[in-house]
Amino acid sequence: MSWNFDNPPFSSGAKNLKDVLPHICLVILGSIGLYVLKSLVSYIGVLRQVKGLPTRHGLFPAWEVGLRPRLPHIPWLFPVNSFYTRPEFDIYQSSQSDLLAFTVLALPTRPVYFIGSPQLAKYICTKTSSFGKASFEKRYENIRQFGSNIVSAYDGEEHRRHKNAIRGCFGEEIFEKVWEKMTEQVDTMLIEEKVDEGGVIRDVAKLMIKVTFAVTGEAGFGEKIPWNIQRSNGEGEMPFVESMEAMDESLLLQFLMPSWVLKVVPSLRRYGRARRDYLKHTHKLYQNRREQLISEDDLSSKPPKDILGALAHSQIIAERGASSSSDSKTQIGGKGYGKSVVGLSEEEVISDMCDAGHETTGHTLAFILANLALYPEWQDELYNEIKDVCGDDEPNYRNMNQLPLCLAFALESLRQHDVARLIFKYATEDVLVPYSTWDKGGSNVIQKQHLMKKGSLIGLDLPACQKNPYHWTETDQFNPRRHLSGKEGGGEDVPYLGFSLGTRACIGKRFAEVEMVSFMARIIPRYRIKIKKETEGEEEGWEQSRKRMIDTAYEDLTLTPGKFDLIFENRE
Ligand code: HEM
Repeated sequence: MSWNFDNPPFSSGAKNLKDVLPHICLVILGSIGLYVLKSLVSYIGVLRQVKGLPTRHGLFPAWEVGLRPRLPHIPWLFPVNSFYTRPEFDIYQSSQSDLLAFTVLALPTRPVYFIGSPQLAKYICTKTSSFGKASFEKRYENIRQFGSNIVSAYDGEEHRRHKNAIRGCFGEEIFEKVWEKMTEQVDTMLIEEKVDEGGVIRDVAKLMIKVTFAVTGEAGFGEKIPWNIQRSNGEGEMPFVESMEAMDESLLLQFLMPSWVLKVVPSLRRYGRARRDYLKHTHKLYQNRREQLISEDDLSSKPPKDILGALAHSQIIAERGASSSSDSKTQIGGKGYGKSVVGLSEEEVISDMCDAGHETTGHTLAFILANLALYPEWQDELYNEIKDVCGDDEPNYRNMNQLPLCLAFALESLRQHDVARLIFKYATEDVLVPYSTWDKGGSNVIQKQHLMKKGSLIGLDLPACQKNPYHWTETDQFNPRRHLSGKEGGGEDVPYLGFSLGTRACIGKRFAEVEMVSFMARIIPRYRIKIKKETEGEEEGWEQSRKRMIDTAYEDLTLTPGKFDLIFENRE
């Protein structure tokens, strides 16, 4: 090859580039134009799909729990006030419909619906042929950073594997242990906070998180959690319990931020270390538990009473069953492309252990205590129930099912102050859904139907469903009896959404119920719980106290109670 100096390749390239540049620009602009046109066409399609429903429009999706109360309300950009109000049913009441629609320009391919009807929410949770969990949503993707886990698993095989393994661990033995651990933890709290003989307990919500953290830690990992956790000096490996506590403190960050951010930002480094060391410790704990169980060889004996041990136990049994029956088509854990999968991989077990659920229970306990102080007449009823069942004996797990009013009190507290807030489903096929409208005065309720197209995103607005006045009678009244079974007992036949419903309902529901009833059965016979006024000697009416304890709750990852204290007055 030789150079042609009259027309060197370099200059001919430049000339060619000059020639083709307009074409390249045209292609790029054309593609952008086509994309915009396509988005516009699908956005118009979305507008047509929601025709007839009260609809709000915005540029960005901004309804995520924890994010929405922090965003300013900017109409057409982040119309926050149109999907988040306190009281939560107000947006439905003023729109005169329990089904609302949102269109989002940045999400032009699908409409988004918000549902404030418990009946419709139940329909969506339980009609698995038409609806699924929206595991593709950002919040679930974030949780998946830790590995495949039950909360974010896609419906079908992935979810089934997790659920089968975990459900097997939540037996009566674990619940009995939960009851006992809660009793112990309440006693520890009373002694450590120096209120054993009565006194003031300070910052109730924070204390309740400490209590449930310890119960979940012990029931989950079989590890003793001290009341006061020492902080290490920031060098070397963080001890397990400290890493667990720091993970807990930073749950929202852990779910929202990629791990590198926690390594780079100086003020967040402690949480980055916590994540690294927590995962290291849990892997080690799991491996130790496995080795110990394998060395015992006899797995026919009862499984360990902590969840991690029970998961290791069921995993070994599943693996042994698979290897004795099977062939190269079986794989342990993981995704199992083209293979049948048995049990969970180690990473999946660890990831499941990150979804402990103690924050939801801790916050509900704080609301339970506030309600005990606000409604002393109910406190007396609960006292009588516990005394009728247990006399002077200490309540124990065998009494769990004999204390329906205690459980009902907990459920009513959760109904009034729903901690889980908003969960997402999507339509897997075109489906007609029933909904209700009413006139301005709130009467003349009419049943209607709306066609939800395949792919529609559906937000189940749990607090709105739990307070919907067209389903619950006197919804603002604190009335635990509405959760008792049967109309004679005062029970109401309304779907209860606090733990969601259907195949993706809370697997820890019974766990949480046992924690709450055990807590109440330990506290109520010994103390009268009373309001602690903000400033002693000052007049504070009941409504003011209620506002200070209840209306100061704010939305984070879950509904978080504000700061308030209470008096524990010894009954003797
Ligand atoms: C008062 C306490 C609790 C409340 C209000 C609550 C509420 C909920 C709700 C509403 C869901 C559905 C979430 C969704 O669809 O995205 C859920 C799921 C779940 N909860 Fe709870 N929860 C509580 C306590 C617990 C506890 C104590 C545990 C574990 C020990 C737990 C473990 C789970 C798990 C693993 C799931 C996912 C289930 C699945 O997808 O199959 N929860 N919870």
